[in-house]
Formats: sequence, C-alpha cells, structure tokens
Amino acid sequence: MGRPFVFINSAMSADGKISTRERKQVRISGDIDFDRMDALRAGSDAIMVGIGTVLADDPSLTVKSEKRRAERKQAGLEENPIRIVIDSKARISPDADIFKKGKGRRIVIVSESAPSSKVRELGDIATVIVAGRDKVDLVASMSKIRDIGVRRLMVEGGATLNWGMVSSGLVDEIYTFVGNLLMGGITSPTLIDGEGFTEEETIKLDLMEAEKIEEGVLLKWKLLP
Ligand SMILES: NC(=O)C1=CN([C@@H]2O[C@H](COP(=O)(O)OP(=O)(O)OC[C@H]3O[C@@H](n4cnc5c(N)ncnc54)[C@H](O)[C@@H]3O)[C@@H](O)[C@H]2O)C=CC1
Ligand SMILES: Nc1nc(O)c(N)c(N[C@@H]2O[C@H](COP(=O)(O)O)[C@@H](O)[C@H]2O)n1
Repeated sequence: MGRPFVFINSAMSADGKISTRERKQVRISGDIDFDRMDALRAGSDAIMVGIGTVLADDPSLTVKSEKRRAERKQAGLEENPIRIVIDSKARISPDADIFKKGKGRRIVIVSESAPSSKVRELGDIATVIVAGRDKVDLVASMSKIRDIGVRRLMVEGGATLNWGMVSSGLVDEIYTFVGNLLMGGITSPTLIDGEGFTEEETIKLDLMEAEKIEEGVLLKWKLLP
C-alpha cells in the first residue's frame, strides 16, 4: 500500500548535464559532496538506479564510510541499503559491481518481456520483481518495494529513470549538486530527460535550501503538487 518517501540525488554541470555526450561518468562533486551523498545512502532503506546507469558507470552503490556502515550494523541494519536496479529486459550482468561489491540485499525489477532464462540466472544472486509488461511499471514497483519495508528511497539516476519517476508523480524531493564545469552536447544526459512536459504539465518546485559547497552549489527542491 502507498509508496516510500522518494528523493533524487544527482550531480550536474553548470549547464545541467549529468554526464558527457559519450555517457562517461565525470567527477562533478568534490570530496565534501561525495561524503554528503554517502550520508544520504547510509540513511536510506534502498538506493535505486536505472539499467542505463549500471551499463554506463557500473556503480557499486555501497556506503563508503566504515563508520556509517558500523552505525547501520549497530542499528540492526545491513551494512548497505537495498540496492535496486530498474531493468525492463534484464540486461544487467551478474558480474556488475552492484552484485560483486559490499554486503546487503539486491533487487532487480524487470518487466514481463525479460528473457526467462536471464531472470532465473539473476534469481540466484538477487530478488527479482516483475512489474509491467514491456517496460517496468514504476508505480507498481514503488508499491511492491513499500510492501517489503522500504520507507525511504534514494534515486541516483540516470536521466531516463529520473524522468520516469518525476513524470509518474513518484518523487518528493530533488537534491542537485551543481558543479563548476560545462559539458555541453545536445545528446548529453540531463537531470531529467524523457519526452519532457508541455507548458501546462511543468512541475513547480519549492526551494528548500541553497548552499555553496566547495566550488559548486547544492540545491534542495521540494516538488509541489
Ligand atoms: N551525475 C550523476 O549524478 C549521475 C549521472 N548518471 C549518468 O546518467 C546516464 C545514464 O542515464 P540513462 O542512460 O538515461 O539511463 P538510466 O539509468 O536512467 O536507465 C534508464 C533505463 O531504465 C529502464 N527503465 C525501465 N522502466 C523504466 C521506466 N518506466 N521509466 C524509465 N526508465 C525505465 C530502461 O531500460 C531505460 O533505458 C549515464 O551517463 C550516467 O553516467 C547516472 C547517475 C547519476
Ligand atoms: N553525486 C555524484 N557526483 C558525481 O560527481 C558523480 N560523478 C556521481 N556519479 C554517480 O555516482 C555513482 C557512483 O557510485 P559508486 O561510487 O560506484 O558507489 C554512479 O551512479 C555515478 O553515476 N554522483
């Protein structure tokens, strides 16, 4: 029933790009912002990314601070939050760092169109949830992960998943670190890609916080109904 509290955390260039035109990960945040991101991970029940991010960056999505992992253990939690990948066709490799690095539960959410042999293979190393026919149904996914106890969900991109979540009305807050670089490129992923909104559909935001961090600025937005 219902859905978790959902926030997106992302780093983007001053011109709004989250990676280069070759979809290569670039260091946008400095150490302080990476540490802020790590604290957000440690305080979440689950961290979710799209398969595009896994294929491009191969992130582990683990909590990096030993102290924070220890605090989670003391609180009776796994060292790492649940790591969730939205992957309609089950394209993720069993060798992905999400599976190889760190302890904790992994969930891959696929659609009914995913090849059953690959779904079985993934079932040996992760919990596989099926939601949606040709592509993952994000609304149904949120309800399913709420049912297994996820109350606070951190979404770490990428651009297509961010669009899917925002356009489905599934996001409460967005935190963007805007770094001191320009990436350019009409095909470079932005914070929110997808088909985009019409003038009437645009989503209004409430600025909760703006803070200078190192050479960039952290903006915290609440999505208005
Ligand atoms: N700077 C930053 O903070 C971050 C940057 N990135 C960058 O983002 C790029 C990846 O973004 P994308 O290619 O857009 O991939 P993505 O990570 O957003 O994954 C998109 C994929 O999710 C799957 N999906 C299934 N159902 C969906 C649904 N209902 N709605 C939306 N997606 C659904 C589709 O297969 C789709 O292709 C990479 O270049 C990566 O480096 C990713 C995370 C953070
Ligand atoms: N917050 C942030 N700042 C940057 O400068 C970045 N380049 C990214 N990239 C994303 O961080 C994830 C890496 O996670 P692991 O270190 O492997 O746990 C990955 O999803 C990148 O896209 N983020």
